[in-house]
Order: sequence, then structure tokens, then C-alpha cells
Amino acid sequence: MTASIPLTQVVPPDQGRPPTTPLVSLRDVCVDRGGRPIINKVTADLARGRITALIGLNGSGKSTLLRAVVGEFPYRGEILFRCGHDHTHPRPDHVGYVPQRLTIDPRLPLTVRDLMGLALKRLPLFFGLGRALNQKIAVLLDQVGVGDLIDVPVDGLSGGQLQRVLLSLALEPQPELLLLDEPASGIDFKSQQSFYDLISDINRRTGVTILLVSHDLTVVSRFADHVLCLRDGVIHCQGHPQQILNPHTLADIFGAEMGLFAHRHD
Ligand SMILES: Nc1ncnc2c1ncn2[C@@H]1O[C@H](COP(=O)(O)OP(=O)(O)OP(=O)(O)O)[C@@H](O)[C@H]1O
Repeated sequence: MTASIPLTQVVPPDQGRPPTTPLVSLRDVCVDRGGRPIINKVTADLARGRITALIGLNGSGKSTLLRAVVGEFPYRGEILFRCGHDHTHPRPDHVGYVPQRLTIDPRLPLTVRDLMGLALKRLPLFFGLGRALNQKIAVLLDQVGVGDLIDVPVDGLSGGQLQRVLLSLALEPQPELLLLDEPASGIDFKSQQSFYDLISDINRRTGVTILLVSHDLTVVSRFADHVLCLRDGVIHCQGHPQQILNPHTLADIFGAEMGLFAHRHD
């Protein structure tokens, strides 16, 4: 017997943004981990300025694919960036990445300012941050709504606050591609909503292309322009959220019956 999972399919008012050319093209991308194939011949495009969601069961290879795109894992095949920069592999400058979680040793007495300084300066903190860098950190935190947390210890942040700090780091320098790996997992519902509203606002304001891993299909329905479904390291299906988020396809991907409840924004 399959479980029935209620899912709210939110239909945004401007659903169906016009298609754009690909910023990134993946062609026959394969990734092996521990001597076994995890990603197998993935071919997909990430549309410029749009939000693509990557969904699939635990262990289907979503994080592995993201980490290949960010250049962290070696891969075979082609990941082609069409961003006007002279490179075949993404450099950190062009790709922002927000991981699922950051494990900080709670014994480290790091404030948000220290963490940002370490990440941005790439020099030991005992050299000091300097006025310009301090100002930059304040601006970065302000743009994601956590400017008041600059001197708070990192291990005193809530999950949602920490994800915003990590997001601010991923936005400096301004990326062409932003990779978000379940950035709001473990965050309460209200904070999740405002986090994704912020992501959507950044996407529309800056035109950054986003690849988002999420298990929350309501988020996918509401924010994604396109959905890639990964099953056992293979793209099982892809399309517009309304095409993909139907009971038949979801049962195929997740092996569970899901109820869809559509409601419209006015
Ligand atoms: N270093 C490794 N050696 C061997 N197998 C690995 C290694 N790293 C990851 N894997 C395996 O690769 C598969 C895909 O893992 P991955 O984390 O990419 O999946 P995921 O879809 O992101 O899962 P989740 O939704 O749980 O985050 C899993 O079966 C995992 O056990």
C-alpha cells in the first residue's frame, strides 16, 4: 500500500516565464564515488535566469550532481558554461553554492563577522579584517536580512539564520549560477517561506540562474520554472512543474501516492 501525502500545489500569478537559452549544459555527465557509478549520463540544460529544481529520493544522486557542477567532484562528460567567461570548468567566482548544512565545531568561538571574514579574505583572522571588508560584510548580511547578527556567535544562530549567512557568502562575488542543496531543510515552515521568497527575489532582481535541490514539492511547485527528476543517478523525467507534479509522475519517482491541491494567488 502506498502512503498518501498531501501536497499543496501553489500556482503563482505569473506562472510560465518565457523560456531562455541555457546558461549551463550538461551532456552525458557521469560521476563515480567509491568506485561505483552514482550519476549516469545526465544530459540537461539550466535555463539562463531561471530556477531549475532537482528532485528525487534520498540517495538518487542530487548532491553528487551539484558538487560535480560546482567543480568539487570529478566527472566524465561535459558541463558547458555559456556565460561569456573563458573557462570550460566553473570557477568559484561564477558559481555560488549553499550546502545543506555547515558543521561548525561548537568549541570554535567564531562570530558571523569572523566566519564571513575568513571566507572572504582567505587569510588568517589575526591579520584583521580592515574597514572595507567590515563594510562589505555588513552590506552582504543586510541584503539577506540578517545585518543585526554580525556579532552573534555562529553556533548561536538558528538554522534559518545560518542559511541566510551562507547565502550571503554564496552571493559574493555575484554568481552567474547559484546552487542550493536543500538550503532550508530543518528550518521551520515560516522561515522556509521567507527564505524561498528571498531566493525568488534575488533571482528576479539579479537574473542569477539557480539550481535548487529540494524535497519540498510545494516549494518546487511555487518557485521552479523547470524540474529535473533524478532516479538512481539518471534523469527519469523533466518538465514544467505542472507537468511533473502530478500524482502519476510523483508515484513513479517517489513510489508514493500524492494528492495535489491547487490554489491560486490573486
Ligand atoms: N564517497 C562515497 N563513496 C561511495 N558512495 C558514495 C560516496 N558519496 C556518496 N555516495 C553514495 O552516492 C549516492 C548518492 O548520494 P547523494 O548524497 O548524491 O544523494 P542525494 O540524492 O543528494 O541524497 P539526499 O536526498 O539524501 O541528500 C548515495 O547512495 C551515497 O551513499
